[in-house]
Amino acid sequence: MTEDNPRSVVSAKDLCLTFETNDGPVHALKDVNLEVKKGDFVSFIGPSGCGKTTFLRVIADLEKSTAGEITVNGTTPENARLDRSYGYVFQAAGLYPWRTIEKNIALPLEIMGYTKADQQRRIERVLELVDLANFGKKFPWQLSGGMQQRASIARALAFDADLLLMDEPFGALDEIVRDHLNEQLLKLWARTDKTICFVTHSIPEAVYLSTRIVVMSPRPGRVTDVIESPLPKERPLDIRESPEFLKIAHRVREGLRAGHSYE
Ligand SMILES: Nc1ncnc2c1ncn2[C@@H]1O[C@H](COP(=O)(O)OP(=O)(O)OP(=O)(O)O)[C@@H](O)[C@H]1O
Repeated sequence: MTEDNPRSVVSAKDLCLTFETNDGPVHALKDVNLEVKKGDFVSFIGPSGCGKTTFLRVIADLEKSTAGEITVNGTTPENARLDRSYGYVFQAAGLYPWRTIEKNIALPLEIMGYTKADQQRRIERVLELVDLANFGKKFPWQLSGGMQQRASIARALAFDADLLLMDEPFGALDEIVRDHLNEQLLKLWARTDKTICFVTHSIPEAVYLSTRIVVMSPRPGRVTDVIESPLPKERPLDIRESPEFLKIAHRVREGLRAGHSYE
């Protein structure tokens, strides 16, 4: 970070979300307190059902909190959504098979009313950013799973939102492809100075990518540990064998173990 006091991008205070279901209330989030600053790369890790996706969805205004406060870019999640403050990347790439990669990326831009020339300029820039410069005319099914995920990241980047919300974007990919995409994502983050909120089940992925790791635990979904990473911004893959890396991974593992029920 170059700024001395980076601005808050997500600020949650005593945030709660309870779903009322036929089986009674489900406390998906309970008393979550968290500050995400501009330029942070924050990973959310925890067992199934601890509220990781729900928290991202509250930020994105796809769910409403039931108590506490949350601001996104200094305003309500609703205003932030209307201002198109974030791009959302899902676990499945979610590309339309009947549209080329270019046309998939263009879709949100068309909806937002960008001119054809502006759309084209943006498409070229984001395809370049995710290393798919020559693949714009291909259809999704002509690309590997990793390339499709990169295309979905390009789509989320196309309208220049400062905040990227990523929900297990590489969960379905094999480990070597995932390593490669992790490396590329870090480079992209360093180049663009985006703020990233990233959900994962993988300890190495969380430690490798993040400036901060948020460990969560279920029933009720809550934050049990927030770990500031001492690792440098520049991270070759073999940093994962360094003592500093292993120390953080150990702390994450201990945190997960403490909150795990082994059901
Ligand atoms: N729309 C809903 N209605 C009722 N309960 C829900 C709803 N959405 C989520 N939940 C519940 O809220 C809790 C948190 O779910 P959430 O999907 O946020 O967990 P998660 O940590 O992302 O899990 P996973 O790692 O499996 O994706 C779970 O118990 C889930 O069943």
